[in-house]
Amino acid sequence: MTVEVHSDAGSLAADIAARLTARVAEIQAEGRTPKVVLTGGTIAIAAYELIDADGADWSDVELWFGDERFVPEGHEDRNDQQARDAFLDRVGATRVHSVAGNDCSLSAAQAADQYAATLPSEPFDVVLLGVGPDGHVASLFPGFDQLHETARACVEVFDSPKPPSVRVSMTLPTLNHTEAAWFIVAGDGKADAVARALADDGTVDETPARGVTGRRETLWLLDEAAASR
Ligand SMILES: O=C1O[C@H](COP(=O)(O)O)[C@@H](O)[C@H](O)[C@H]1O
Repeated sequence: MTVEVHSDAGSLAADIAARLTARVAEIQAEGRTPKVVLTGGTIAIAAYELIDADGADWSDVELWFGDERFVPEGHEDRNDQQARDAFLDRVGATRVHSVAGNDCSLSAAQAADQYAATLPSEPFDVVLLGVGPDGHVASLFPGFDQLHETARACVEVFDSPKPPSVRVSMTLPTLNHTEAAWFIVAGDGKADAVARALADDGTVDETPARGVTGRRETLWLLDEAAASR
């Protein structure tokens, strides 16, 4: 595991944007199609806005979202819509796998299973993960049963402590099916969660971020405020 600390959120966002673009370009130079899981969240959107459209061929990247808010397609609360607005439309991404909206006549459970059917059998190349102040990743919240789901690749989540209340999330086995896991965290409101996630002891139930590691690389990209504890 590697931890890198940047002076502030702006330089962290710039580093995430450059690092993701470079990794995608590197994989494409090897003749492969990169498989990337995007996250929602404040620092992610700030990073997406800085992504260089010419730094990689974004039309040939398979993209998923670690979680989605179960609201209508195109809604401003959706992680995919925020990513589209921040960079996907601008860079010409076409291979974007999204969770159905709640306007598509599927239940949240059906949307989760339909989304699971889009997942690759090979590992992802990069899974990006924001971390909430409570230590949640994707939509896997402290104490929730979904943290222990092993039979399903994606699950529905009700009563999310953070609105919107209904969500669809990849499960921990799915998030762990990756070569690289990059946690991206900014702000002192996240400092306790980061400290708990990186402590020698603790549980996934208390701090869900403890439950994800990459096969080859687990990288924590922080600003000084998030790293302060
Ligand atoms: O609701 C969510 O929250 C987390 C973190 O968001 P932030 O605004 O506190 O940075 C995010 O990682 C997740 O994808 C999202 O659905």
